[in-house]
Amino acid sequence: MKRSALNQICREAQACFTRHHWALPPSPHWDVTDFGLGDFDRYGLVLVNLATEPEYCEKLMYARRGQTTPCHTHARKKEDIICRHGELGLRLWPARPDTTQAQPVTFAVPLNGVPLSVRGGELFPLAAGSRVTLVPGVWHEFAPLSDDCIIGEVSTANDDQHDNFFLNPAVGRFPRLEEDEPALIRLLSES
Ligand SMILES: O=C(CO)[C@@H](O)[C@H](O)CO
Repeated sequence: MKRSALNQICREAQACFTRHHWALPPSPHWDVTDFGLGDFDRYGLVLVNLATEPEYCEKLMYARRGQTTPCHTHARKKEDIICRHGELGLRLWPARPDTTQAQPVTFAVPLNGVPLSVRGGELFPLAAGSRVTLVPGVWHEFAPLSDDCIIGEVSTANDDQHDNFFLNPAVGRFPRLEEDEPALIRLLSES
């Protein structure tokens, strides 16, 4: 990713958070990624780590229509994905999507704390205010169904270095940066 693009994305995310009255903490912990695929408009996510404690983590995320967070799972992290503004489309699988165990007709996923039957891989729209609870081992990908989306994440301990398992082996969790203008912010991955 070019530094100029990264600067612009952070301005855009910040403006969207402000429009929707989400105040960021002083010195926000930015984590912007193109998942190493070099096509931020198709595979991109802006994350701000609001709280990173040994026992729990909270993030605020921003994505535009057309931007997918590629299919992945976590071995240890249990997370709630919360739609804070807009509408979020998720696809969920009970096991790795390219295995037969991922193809059962339905499996149960808590929606706002109430178990819901979900078909593996089916588009699952999440309205603003709603949350899904993903236990370790549930594979998931998501993308806004609205022009933009603010997404919350509340989870157990977060370890982005070691606890992200992507289906596509070409995915890298952090972007490669090309310096073409001064940095507006420093990413967590740069510290
Ligand atoms: O877990 C999620 C989204 O499901 C994020 O917190 C990760 O950082 C994505 O890699």
